[in-house]
Amino acid sequence: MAPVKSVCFIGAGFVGGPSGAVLALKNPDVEVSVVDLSETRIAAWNSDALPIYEPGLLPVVKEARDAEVRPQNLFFTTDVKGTIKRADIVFICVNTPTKTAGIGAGKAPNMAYFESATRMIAAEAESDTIIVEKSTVPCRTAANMREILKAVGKPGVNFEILSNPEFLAEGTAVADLMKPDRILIGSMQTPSGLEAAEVLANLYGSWVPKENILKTNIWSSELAKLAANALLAQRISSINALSAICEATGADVGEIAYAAGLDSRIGSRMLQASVGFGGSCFRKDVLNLSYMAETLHLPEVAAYWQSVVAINEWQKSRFTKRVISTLYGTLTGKKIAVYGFSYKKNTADTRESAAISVVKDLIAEQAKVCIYDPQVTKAQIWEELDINGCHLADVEKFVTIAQNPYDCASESHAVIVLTEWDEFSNKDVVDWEQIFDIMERPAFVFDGRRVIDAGKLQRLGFRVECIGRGNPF
Ligand SMILES: NC(=O)C1=CN([C@@H]2O[C@H](COP(=O)(O)OP(=O)(O)OC[C@H]3O[C@@H](n4cnc5c(N)ncnc54)[C@H](O)[C@@H]3O)[C@@H](O)[C@H]2O)C=CC1
Ligand SMILES: O=C(O)[C@H]1O[C@H](OP(=O)(O)OP(=O)(O)OC[C@H]2O[C@@H](n3ccc(=O)[nH]c3=O)[C@H](O)[C@@H]2O)[C@H](O)[C@@H](O)[C@@H]1O
Repeated sequence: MAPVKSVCFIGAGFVGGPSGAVLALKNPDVEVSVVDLSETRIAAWNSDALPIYEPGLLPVVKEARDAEVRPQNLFFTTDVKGTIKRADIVFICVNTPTKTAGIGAGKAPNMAYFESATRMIAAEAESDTIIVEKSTVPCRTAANMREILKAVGKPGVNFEILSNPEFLAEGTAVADLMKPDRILIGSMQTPSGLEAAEVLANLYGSWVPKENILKTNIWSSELAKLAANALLAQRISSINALSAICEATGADVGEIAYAAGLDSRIGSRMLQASVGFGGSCFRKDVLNLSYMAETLHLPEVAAYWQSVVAINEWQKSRFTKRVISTLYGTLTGKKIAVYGFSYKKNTADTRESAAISVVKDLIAEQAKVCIYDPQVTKAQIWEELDINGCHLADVEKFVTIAQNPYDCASESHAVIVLTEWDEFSNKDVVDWEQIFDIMERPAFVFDGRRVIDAGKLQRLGFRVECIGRGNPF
């Protein structure tokens, strides 16, 4: 096969942007274009105010995009069709959110954006093209793509479909892309399929060691992505289920996770008990897997995976109930300070953040909620709380946004930590002594992330309640 000259990423989101940037950085001879329908998103990618907050990303983008230290080979553009025409390889990185209406609503992925991208490639490609599924998709999506490509593609143009799921986590995207645990490439086990897999492996080979590039059949690769997210989410639901037992018995879930995690068969990662996992993918992908099992007439399997999501929902409401009962059964008129709104630290992404459910429950109790997050914008919080259409004066009767943790906590009855930003752990920036002075009495801290040094706060006079920690006496 001729050397790859031009590569296109469709979808300039959390995956397409950083993946395209790192591929461009590591393959200076390849022209990499990241395309999107959204003009504002592309304009932001072409500026220094990138559309996503991701540590270490701007220097990577600038090096490949700005032609200051080397020739430019990274381009962000809305010219989707023109870019497809030139590309030897097209990565589809569009969103595949959970369906909100119709058959499978609330469970099945909405494949409309993915199919529309496939159709666009079929219609525009003028020479043989490798199409890469990078979005997370149901197993056997490539079979549907093959039919569309055959029916819509130009005569004489051959397509090869590969599955190359993305495993990056937000907040560590650059590090994950630079040093991935593995690159998974699934292909049809035909000579042309295997050859296409080799072409893609060579692109990654410019920075990923060969032994970390895994080639499988295409269905395994598609399913492995859903499996990986389901297994990770399952670990969190497992430790969160144990956190409830800890609170009732006086055991400490941190000690449980540590003791269990030392068993090399279990391992220590993804065992941090929390107020519940969030993010755009865990819930979506577990439900996707569960729905697939349902459609394959495997109801027991579907119910098993569904329970991972059910425990997560329960964990969020369990946490809020603990806040309410500890605050003497009523939040009416009490100011509650919420620290953190993003679904995890080092990202401004709020999709499926546990904070959304918790804050909505607090509002339902007529609390006056004040939110502080170091990165999430006010507009983003309003949007997530679905209070966009309301008159601002009415909204601000029950939700306010603070610019710093002190204004947030001032005159509050409780501080609730919902995101594990480093500045909230008392080793770091927030001065908890000062916070104590400006709060009502008794001053409560509810730690939904286990980042607070509870002993130290108790010595300052706080009443502290942590996920997964009950009364040890
Ligand atoms: N966010 C994450 O950390 C990860 C996401 N994934 C998967 O990657 C996929 C993308 O996720 P995100 O990047 O988070 O989504 P996103 O919503 O941030 O970005 C998707 C982009 O695709 C664009 N788009 C949709 N249809 C298009 C079309 N026909 N032509 C051009 N652009 C189009 C949208 O405008 C949007 O900017 C999903 O399937 C997700 O499950 C996988 C690993 C990590
Ligand atoms: O497909 C995806 O989108 C990605 O989903 C997750 O990445 P991400 O959601 O960005 O972040 P994680 O670090 O996995 O955290 C997810 C949620 O679980 C929570 N979490 C994580 C770990 C833990 O031990 N406990 C816990 O509650 C986090 O706070 C966060 O709310 C996976 O980790 C990635 O491998 C995957 O590519």
